[in-house]
Amino acid sequence: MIKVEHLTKRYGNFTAVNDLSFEIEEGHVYGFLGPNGAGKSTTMNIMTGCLSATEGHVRIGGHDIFDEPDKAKKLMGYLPEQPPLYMNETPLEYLKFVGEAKGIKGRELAGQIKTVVERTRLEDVQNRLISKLSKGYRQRVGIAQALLGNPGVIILDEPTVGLDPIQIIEIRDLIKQLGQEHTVILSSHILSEVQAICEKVLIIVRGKLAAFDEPGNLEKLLTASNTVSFVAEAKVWEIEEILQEIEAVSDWQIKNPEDGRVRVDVRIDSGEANDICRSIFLAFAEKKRALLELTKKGANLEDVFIELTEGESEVAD
Ligand SMILES: Nc1ncnc2c1ncn2[C@@H]1O[C@H](COP(=O)(O)OP(=O)(O)OP(=O)(O)O)[C@@H](O)[C@H]1O
Repeated sequence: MIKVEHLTKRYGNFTAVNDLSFEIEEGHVYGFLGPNGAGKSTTMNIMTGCLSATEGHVRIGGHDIFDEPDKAKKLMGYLPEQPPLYMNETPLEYLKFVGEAKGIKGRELAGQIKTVVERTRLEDVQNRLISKLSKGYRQRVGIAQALLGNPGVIILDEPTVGLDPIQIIEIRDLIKQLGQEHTVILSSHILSEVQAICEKVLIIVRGKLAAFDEPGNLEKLLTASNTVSFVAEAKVWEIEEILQEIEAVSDWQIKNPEDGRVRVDVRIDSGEANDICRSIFLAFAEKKRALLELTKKGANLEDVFIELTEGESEVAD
């Protein structure tokens, strides 16, 4: 559906997108994840024909975005990070304007506007000025305009930025629904968002593709994929002695020893977390040392992201 090949964008001496290649298949929700300044918006702007590339190709449904922009653009709806909404228009007036700019006319346009207003649940505010709408509703208007022309692919740049928690939930639900009928690509620097909505995640770091997989597989990629964490009522040397006797345990970190309570993270390289928990529990019981907590911690997408983007700019919320 979308093929990005060796895409590079330079601003003077600065390379914002660096030899990026990936393919987007039809019918999934893709997450474009990366720290601030990673090159997400630049890539999306190039993919949607809003910005030129220094090198490389983008093909949408077989059409090159630079050679056949009209054909390629018809297959995509785009919500930029800052949608160009006209504040002194109503959603209906604005959608009519965008629809006409996309070449849709008359009854066809009226029918499409009705459909996108229903899909984005704008009925109650469709005749109010956009300037009077909440940020959440304005975002719906932005999504509604992207849906005009019924494109196969919907591209959303940071669609939940600046929304309150309730609005975020509503927009995420809307995106999930869109994913049932369209291929959706959304960019975000919020890991939990990508984890909640997306079936596939592209992680972009310094303009390069750092990872591209399902969220679950990315988590498995992590070397330190699992940890057993416990708090023991014992001295550090006693804990060391007990752990040394457990065969499956070879790597641990002692944290915050205070008041005779010590937190320990045991890294699991092989074996089952449950077996290790059992061994730790029984070994401490045998020495009559109490465990006040014993938990298993699986790696999550956040760990993958931090590992890949270490040393980069701000990491997600
Ligand atoms: N017109 C421009 N001229 C010079 N540098 C630019 C320009 N546009 C973007 N950049 C730089 O390119 C890099 C990538 O920017 P981009 O906006 O694509 O990142 P992003 O991943 O979308 O970040 P954010 O999450 O903050 O929006 C940044 O370092 C940015 O400062």
